[in-house]
Formats: sequence, C-alpha cells, structure tokens
Amino acid sequence: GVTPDIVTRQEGVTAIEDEGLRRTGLLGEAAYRNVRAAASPDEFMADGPYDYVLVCTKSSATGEAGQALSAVPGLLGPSTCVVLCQNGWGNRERVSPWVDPDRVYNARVITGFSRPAPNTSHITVHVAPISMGHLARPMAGELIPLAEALTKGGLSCNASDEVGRDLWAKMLFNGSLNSLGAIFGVPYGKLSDHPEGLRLMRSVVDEIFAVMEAAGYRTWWQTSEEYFTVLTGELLPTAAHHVSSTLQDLKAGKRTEIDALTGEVVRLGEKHGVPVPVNQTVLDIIGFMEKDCA
Ligand SMILES: NC(=O)C1=CN([C@@H]2O[C@H](COP(=O)(O)OP(=O)(O)OC[C@H]3O[C@@H](n4cnc5c(N)ncnc54)[C@H](OP(=O)(O)O)[C@@H]3O)[C@@H](O)[C@H]2O)C=CC1
Ligand SMILES: CC(C)(CO)C(=O)C(=O)O
Repeated sequence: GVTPDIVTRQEGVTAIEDEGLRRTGLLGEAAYRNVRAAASPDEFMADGPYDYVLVCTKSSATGEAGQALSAVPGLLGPSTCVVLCQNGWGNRERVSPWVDPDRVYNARVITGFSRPAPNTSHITVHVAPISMGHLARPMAGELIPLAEALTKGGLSCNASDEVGRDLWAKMLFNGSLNSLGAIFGVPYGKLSDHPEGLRLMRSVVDEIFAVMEAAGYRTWWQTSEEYFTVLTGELLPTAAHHVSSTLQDLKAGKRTEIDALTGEVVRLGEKHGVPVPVNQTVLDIIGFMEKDCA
C-alpha cells in the first residue's frame, strides 16, 4: 500500500524505469514495478511534503543529501520525518545545517546489502530488525506507520526510543570489526582465529566503550567486557563470512566511512580526555590505505 519515490544516480533511474526494483538474497525474492525514480529530488517537488524521507547514502554524503533535499521547496514539511540510515555517529550533526534537527531521526541497520545491478538489492546478512528513533527526544508514534510498512515489505523494523543505545552497539561492532577486517583483508569471522586479532579487537572495543561513557552515551551492556563476550560469542559467528563494507570500499577504490566510525571515536576521545591510541593507529592505517587504493 506504500509507494516509495527513489532518488538515485541516472543508471539506477534507467534500470528502475525499465525493470522495476528488485530484492534478492536472504529475505527472499521480490520485484516492485510501482516505484518512481529520479536523479534529483527536484523532480518530486509537486508531491511534497513527504511523510518520510530515508537518507540511504554513505555517511560522507549525508550532508550533501540534506542540502539537496532542503533546496527543493515544499519537499520537507513541518511533520516530515527525515530518517538517516547510515552507520557511524554524528550523521545527525552532518544534516543539521540543512534540516531542522527536530525532524531528524536515525536508523540502526544490521542487514547487509550489496547491489549486483543498479535496480537490485541483494541481502547477505540479517542480524536484527532495523531500529529507528529520535536521538534527542521521545517519539509520539510518528515512525510507527513507516516501521509497519517496512516490516510488511519483508524487512523487519521497530520504532524505538532507545535508538542511541542501538547505534552505539553498532559503533562497537563496526568500529572494531570493519577496520581490522579491512586492514587484514579478511571476513569478520577470521579476526577471532588468532590471539593477535582478539587482542586488537578487545583494545579497540575498550577504547570505544570508554569514549561512549565519557561522552554520556550508553549501550545495552554495562561493561566493555560484557559486550566483548557477546561480540565474540554471538555476533561474530552470525556474521562470520561477511566482508565488511570498509574492505569492500577499499577494494573498489572508494572512500570508506572510517571518519564516521573510528574518526568520530578519536574526536570524542580528544573532546572528553579519553586516550584512544589504538583507534588513532587504526584510523591512520585505514587513511593510508584509502589514499593508496584511490
Ligand atoms: N551495504 C550494507 O550492507 C550496509 C550499509 N549500511 C549503511 O548504509 C549506508 C549506505 O550504504 P550502501 O547502501 O552500502 O552505500 P552505497 O554507496 O552502495 O549506496 C549509496 C548510493 O547513494 C548514491 N548517492 C549518494 N549521494 C547521492 C545524491 N546526492 N543523489 C543521488 N544518489 C546519491 C550513491 O551514488 P555514488 O556511489 O555515485 O555516490 C550510491 O549509489 C552507509 O552508511 C552504510 O554504512 C548499514 C548496514 C549495512
Ligand atoms: C553488513 C553489516 C551490517 C555488517 O553485518 C555492516 O554494517 C557493514 O558491513 O558495514
């Protein structure tokens, strides 16, 4: 019953117009013809204001997407919910020059996607339902219709006032596994094969946990040790074969999202006086690899 309009690059627009939108992989095959696509949000101006706008770019493009959306008169209204679907921390701040922060929501996604064709999303891993919420205030049910529509479409989703805890759990996961997996060129599961990998993961996790607490945020575990036990005992085995997006980006010669992950940990560490030498080293190594692979 919901018909999304999609802003994407021109090759995606052409493929969606020709063949519709497709989903393959873990959550089953699906094809949707009733979808409009355009290369710029201008083309949807007459249809505003939208109830929901989902920003699904990389974190490095969140600000640019917010600017493009806000430049179209009437697209965002006083009750539009702009949902940022990026990994990392600080995405809310990246759009705040362009979009009223009260209208900005965040989503924590632990579903892995690849795009084998411009109109096809292939799902490789689905660890938990999407969690969506507001980082600065309790909600009044405004995301429930969106969560229900996504769930009905096959991608389970919850609206939650605890999305901040979920996002920090994801920071601990991506912050430790993505960068180390990329440095060693291995899927997640390999990182626990050797004591050196385990020690490095532990150091990265301990530092992220300390920064999170010093900055006044919380996640679902009371201590870093408690989280590490869950990471190595439950989360790593579930996603063992997954190759992190950081490694995929480096292989494709693309910019990674390290700035929104480890970069954010290093900035918050500096701000709150928490030493983060291992995260700083990881940031420098990935920064070097990005330049070398570009
Ligand atoms: N892929 C995954 O498995 C997961 C991803 N995430 C998070 O989701 C977010 C998106 O990741 P992912 O889907 O992999 O990223 P992709 O780069 O595959 O997709 C983003 C798309 O948005 C396009 N784009 C960027 N800016 C604009 C713009 N202004 N107008 C139109 N199109 C634009 C990009 O085009 P171009 O490349 O030309 O810039 C690209 O095609 C990231 O933050 C990621 O961390 C979270 C969990 C899992
Ligand atoms: C696919 C996923 C969810 C890892 O499980 C991810 O966040 C990533 O690769 O960056």
